[in-house]
Amino acid sequence: MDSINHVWTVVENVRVASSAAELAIFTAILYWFFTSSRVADMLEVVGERVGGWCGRDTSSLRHAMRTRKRPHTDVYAKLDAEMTSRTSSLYRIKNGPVVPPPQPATRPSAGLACARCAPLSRESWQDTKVAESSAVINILDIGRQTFANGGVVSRYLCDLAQCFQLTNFDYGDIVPKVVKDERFQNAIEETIKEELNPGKKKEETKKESSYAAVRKRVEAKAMKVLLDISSAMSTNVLKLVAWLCHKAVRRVAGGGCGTRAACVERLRRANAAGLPLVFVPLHRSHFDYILVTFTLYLTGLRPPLVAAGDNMRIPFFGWFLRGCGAFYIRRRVDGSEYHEDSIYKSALRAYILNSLAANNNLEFFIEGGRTRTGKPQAPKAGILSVILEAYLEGTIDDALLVPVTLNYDKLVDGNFVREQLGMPKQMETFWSALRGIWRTLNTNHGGIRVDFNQPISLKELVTSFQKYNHLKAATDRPLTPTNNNLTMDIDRHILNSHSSFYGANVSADHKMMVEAIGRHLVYDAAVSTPLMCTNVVAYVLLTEQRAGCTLKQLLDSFEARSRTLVMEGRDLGYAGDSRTVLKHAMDMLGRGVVSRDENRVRAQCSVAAALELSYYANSVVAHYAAPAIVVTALESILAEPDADAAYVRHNELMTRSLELCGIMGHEFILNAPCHRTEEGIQDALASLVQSDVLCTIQNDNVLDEQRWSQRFAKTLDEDMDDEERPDPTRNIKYRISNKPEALTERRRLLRTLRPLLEAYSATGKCLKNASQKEVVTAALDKLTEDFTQNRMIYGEAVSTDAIRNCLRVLRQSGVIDMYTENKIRMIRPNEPTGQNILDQVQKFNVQTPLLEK
Ligand SMILES: O=P(O)(O)OC[C@H](O)CO
Repeated sequence: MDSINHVWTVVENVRVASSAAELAIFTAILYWFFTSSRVADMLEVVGERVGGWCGRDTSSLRHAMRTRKRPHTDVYAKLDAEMTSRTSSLYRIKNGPVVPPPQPATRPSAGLACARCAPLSRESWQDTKVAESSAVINILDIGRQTFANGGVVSRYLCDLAQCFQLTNFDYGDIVPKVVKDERFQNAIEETIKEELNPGKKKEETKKESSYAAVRKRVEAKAMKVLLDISSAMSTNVLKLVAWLCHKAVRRVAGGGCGTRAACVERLRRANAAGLPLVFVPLHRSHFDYILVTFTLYLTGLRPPLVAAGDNMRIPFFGWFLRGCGAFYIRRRVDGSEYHEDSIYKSALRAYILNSLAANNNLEFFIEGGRTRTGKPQAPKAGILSVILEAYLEGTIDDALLVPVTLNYDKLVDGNFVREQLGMPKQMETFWSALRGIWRTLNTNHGGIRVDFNQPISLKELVTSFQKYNHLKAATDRPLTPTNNNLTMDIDRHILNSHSSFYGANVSADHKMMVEAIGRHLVYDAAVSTPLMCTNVVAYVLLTEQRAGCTLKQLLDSFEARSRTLVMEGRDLGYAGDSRTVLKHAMDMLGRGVVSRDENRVRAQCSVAAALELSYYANSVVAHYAAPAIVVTALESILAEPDADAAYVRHNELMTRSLELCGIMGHEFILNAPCHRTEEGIQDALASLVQSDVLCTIQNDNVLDEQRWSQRFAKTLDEDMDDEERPDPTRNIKYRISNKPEALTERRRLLRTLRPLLEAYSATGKCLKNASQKEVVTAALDKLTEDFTQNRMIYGEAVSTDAIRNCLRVLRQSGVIDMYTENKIRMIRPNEPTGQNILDQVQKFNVQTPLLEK
């Protein structure tokens, strides 16, 4: 223990020294960022006022100098206009009334917990006396409103005053507790034994193999690992960050940073219950780290410790994030050298558990990294598994899981086009971060939304999942009333998922539980994500108006789509005059992505533009995935040689749609794990009937038969096997509408899914005995060539993500094998046996007259 304390003291000294150095750099950068333009603006305003009081002309000296010295080129005119508008906005900010963000007339209830798995949580944390407010508050205005009637100083320095007043939370040091943790100590002991084991001699053990020397070295390594992980959260840093964020976010987000007031109220009440809150955001941007913390802190809630990837541990910014609560986890755990590092695993586990036990809130990004496509991604199991284990072992009584959603009018991190085109990710460095921040601070990114779903009790989720024993529910039976209970069809997704935290002794049930909870959280967050104007405009441009249209047509489509999305229960991150919102959206997307000439608007015809646009559109694509699957299935049925063009049978459409759901299994989370895929598809069918794409045939014979079947089913012995029961839906048919509106709707939904089918189809044609990288490159090349030769019109199909997802599906269905050779992921196609999934992809990617328009 002495040696640990000695190492601890040395490391602590080094840490203090490096923190001091980083603080000095940090102060210098602060000065650089915030003095020049801000102070200049302030002087400008003061100058204008003094000038006004003295009866001088109100035009500023700076402006006069500029006018005299420079010719009136467009660029300077634009700069001057910007300066004027910024100055006047400064006036408005100081003098004008606080204008709340526009509120749409109705909003859906904010991110409620699942009625099936968490009915008690759904009832909880609400204020039953007051109707839930649908207001969105701009967190940047909280200080202004608080100090609106304060003294002169607090009114003019309201940000500073507010940050100064923020609550001081106590964040005790977790490290000493982790050092004493039994599992951590055991991992150290085991590593020492391994190092002393003569059968496993390494270079180091040859040099010094006495027990004391090995112990000292292993303990030093363990302390380094632990300190690398640990956060240095401090309320002083948090207050500084809160102040900085006011300045930075106001500059970056012209549309403000909104959050739903009702969600914050719910969180406050849940927080009062004394259980740890575990925030689970979907990850879009590096900015997410700060925004969630900032929103919580400004609204009076305890900011959480945040699991950050160790790629973010870069000079200065790493320290900055640590001060805001980041603790660092290693990336690429599976298959890497980290996989076997028992000291790291035990240190991280003990760190998380002790943090929860110390009543800290926690935050982790359940998808791991940021989404590259704009769609929600499959959950990662690691940290969730640790939390579940903490509950199952009794370390914590319960935890409240809070799905968090973030959305931006314009993504702060630029775009992911390079990576989608197969280029490697550019790693984060000090300079790249500095460049990124500089670029971000000088760009208007429009509005930002940060929203918190209803807290869900982990205990309730676990109890529900155990009670219904639905983990092993059959997934291949048709949906009937008797098995339409709390059943899950996640089996096929599970067990392929691994985490370094799953030891050999972790049961399949535990893995499935983690996977189910993870998928539920991602699904919940995804469906409650507010859609921004750029999401909707991008979707319209890639589907309904893919061929281009006039501004008026785009406006009509945008308004209609917005209305429909609201009716379908989605929250919109915009409101007000549609014309203004559309213009704003097009400005945010930029002319590099949307071309506007002579009143005609269309998506730019390039792969890069289509990929960037599809990133924004994909939030809406995920919303329409189920009806798009049904319509694509319908088209594939209609394309068959002897197809009936006027009618389609319910069962045939269901079966074909479910086939396609299987193929798209890695693209979308179509339903919560407590619902069967069939239910989602039936709902999608119902929505197509409602929008008159399909009409249920009102045939009395069929209806009679349906009623009879239902009566018959009710009277059957309960023990009767589901398969023996007559399927009440077997005679249901739909008439396929040929009205122009119905055809337009079908075309839109077909275009929603078609780029993915093109990518899958090309991938299937490029399979060969080669490394995964070579296969991906070959597929990208083929897609690019098809696009440039006009054989395929979807630039967004040229996507590494889609190709990789296709390879995953092919591996699961046995079309290819994947193995690792010399640390390289290899692919080996298997001999085709009968009809396989690739034939199915071709069947769905069929040419249809609808798409030729
Ligand atoms: O999206 P990635 O993979 O660059 O990861 C970003 C995360 O913020 C790392 O914690």
